[in-house]
Amino acid sequence: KNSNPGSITFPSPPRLPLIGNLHQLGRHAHRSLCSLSHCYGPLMLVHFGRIPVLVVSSAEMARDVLKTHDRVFASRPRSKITKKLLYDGCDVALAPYGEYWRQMKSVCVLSLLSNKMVRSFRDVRDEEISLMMKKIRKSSSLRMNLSEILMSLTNDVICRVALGRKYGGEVNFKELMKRLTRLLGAFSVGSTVPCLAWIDLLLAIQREKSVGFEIDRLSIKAIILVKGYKEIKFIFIDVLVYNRSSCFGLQDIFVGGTDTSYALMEWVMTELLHHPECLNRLQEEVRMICKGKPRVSEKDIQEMKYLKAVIKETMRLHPPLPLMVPHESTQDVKLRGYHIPAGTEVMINAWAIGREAVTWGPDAEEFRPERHLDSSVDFRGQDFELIPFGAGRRICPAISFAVVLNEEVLANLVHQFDWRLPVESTEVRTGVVESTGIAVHRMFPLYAIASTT
Ligand code: HEM
Repeated sequence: KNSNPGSITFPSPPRLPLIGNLHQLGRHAHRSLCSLSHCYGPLMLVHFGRIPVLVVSSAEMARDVLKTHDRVFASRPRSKITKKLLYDGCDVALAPYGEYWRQMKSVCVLSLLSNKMVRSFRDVRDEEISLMMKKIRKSSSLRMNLSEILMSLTNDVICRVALGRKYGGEVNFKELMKRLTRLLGAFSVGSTVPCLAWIDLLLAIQREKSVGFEIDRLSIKAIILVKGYKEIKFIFIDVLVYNRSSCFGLQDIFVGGTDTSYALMEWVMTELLHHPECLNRLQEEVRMICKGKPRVSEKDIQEMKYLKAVIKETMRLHPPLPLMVPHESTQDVKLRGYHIPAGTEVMINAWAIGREAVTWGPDAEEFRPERHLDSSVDFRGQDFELIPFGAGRRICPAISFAVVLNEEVLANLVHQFDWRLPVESTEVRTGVVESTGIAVHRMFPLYAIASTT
């Protein structure tokens, strides 16, 4: 344990000069950090370049950070990328803890995300879901890109409630989101090493293989990062000027809202298509409750226990933001006997926590919605074993917004259609590759076949 109050001496994997542990992050940082935590424990210190980052990988430690010391860890680290891309934290999600963040979050909740506002958007959801169902009906019995359909729906709903109208051709939000979240997921590496010359250094190391390990992913990400951000910022400016609105919170709504909600829908359908027995059970429930009705109503959904269990189980295995949004300590604090100085960056691995065998049992890796039917564990920030939306002061303010939309989409999809994977699909056998970026969805689109019942 640490006797020097000025530094942190947590269990920590050995690091390299300059890049620290960056080379160990691989394509999917949440997975690599989870594996490292099996050797170094649920509270370990890694170095992203020169920046020490405390990684939390168990429900117990997450409780310490997000509940016991919630106020201390309620700030966000600043990085060059977020400074340039996201207006130096003048949004909600990346604003440092303080009065500005408090005010902005409450504006965001009152004007868009409260239960009352979520209810008031019912017509928008209904209209957009009806349009989606029409689109699916037109392609029924054919192989369709379900990812694309779900992405468009989420985009359209969010654009309509946040900007007042849909965006068609003039701004390609899909492409924008993909690139922006990829950039944000680049771990702020540009700012973790003293100057950007490190990219050249990494490329040289990669070319020459001079240090006995391979660096592929990070250097590529870093290059995308440097090239991409200007263009994306201009598109944001276009949208903002067009709407004559302030920049506050809009980035959160698009970055935080669209990609996460869409990722969740895509993972739900992926898991159900891989587990036809769960899909059948869900369909039986939905069709029994909505017998004879053309559409599923919000009231019907309240009775759908299995549907809620399916969504919970999907968020346990595939939290759309597996490493949440980084936190930062605002003052010195003692955690489990270790001294943590003010200004320490903290990452909470919600993905690893959702798969902890001590909590979830030996079948923690399996998709089994039934496990939630008799359990009171919920994702609203009280149960630290399931924190896809975070917990404490920085918890996602859009839980109702996201969950209501997801529940309605899912209920309608299985109410009106039978679903299967195309015969040529091999993904059940080979597994699904995850995308890279802050929000993790499928790397390749989900193709499925719908047939009318
Ligand atoms: C399934 C969908 C979603 C998931 C899984 C999700 C997850 C999260 C997570 C993990 C955080 C960080 C919590 C922390 O740092 O402790 C967060 C923050 C945030 N989310 Fe969400 N989110 C979702 C949808 C949305 C939507 C639809 C919006 C807006 C329309 C939104 C707006 C925000 C904002 C503004 C924050 C920052 C809160 C703060 O820093 O105080 N999220 N979300």
